[in-house]
Amino acid sequence: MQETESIDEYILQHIDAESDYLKALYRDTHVKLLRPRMASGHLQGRMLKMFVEMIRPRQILEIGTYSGYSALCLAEGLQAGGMLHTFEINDEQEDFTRPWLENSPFTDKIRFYIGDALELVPDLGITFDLAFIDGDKRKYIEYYEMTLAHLSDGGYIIADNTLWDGHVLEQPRNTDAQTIGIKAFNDLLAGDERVEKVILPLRDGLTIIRKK
Ligand SMILES: C[S@@+](CC[C@H](N)C(=O)[O-])C[C@H]1O[C@@H](n2cnc3c(N)ncnc32)[C@H](O)[C@@H]1O
Repeated sequence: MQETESIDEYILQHIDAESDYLKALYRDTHVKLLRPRMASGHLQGRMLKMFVEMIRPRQILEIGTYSGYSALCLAEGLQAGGMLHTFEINDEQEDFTRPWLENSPFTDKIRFYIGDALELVPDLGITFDLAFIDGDKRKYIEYYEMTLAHLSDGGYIIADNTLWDGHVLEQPRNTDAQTIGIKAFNDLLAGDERVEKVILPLRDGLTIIRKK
């Protein structure tokens, strides 16, 4: 464990720093919100930005805004004219998150929606080039099918938490709907010929999916 912590520290000292704004958001998330571990942090945030710079999407979808940390990193990587559409189902989150998004340097590149992405996204009529799936672990298959239907050919999906702290190796209890959901998603993807996929063992597992 000691060794893992040292490597994590080493990595953070040798990659791009997060901005003071993101540092402050991360701190505020931990002070004011329940379940702050849900927020992306320094490493994952820099990686999301890098993915956006590599893929150069015009339209990005995010399912699960929470405090807005990953949204700001995705928006930071967007080229001029690009737009991030980020969805949060919990309306109690709005008072915290909206000011953080609107006071950021990337506010013009972000549309923040309160509501269920599964209901709202199909009505937008937008074709996305990149999607970040980070909502309710029980619904990953539903998010995936909905997103795939609104994704450009050659577009990418990044799904977070797909190793679920190693629980994917276990036989889940009937009541452990989140582990059951993630395992079902991983099993579906493994045999899905519509896409290419790799799993990165970063943080809690990130699956990178490319629509053929
Ligand atoms: C893990 S947190 C997101 C963390 C954030 N993406 C980050 O990396 O900083 C998951 C969020 O998804 C939201 N959520 C769950 N189901 C959703 C849905 N169907 N549509 C939109 N948001 C949803 C939850 O309320 C929660 O705030």
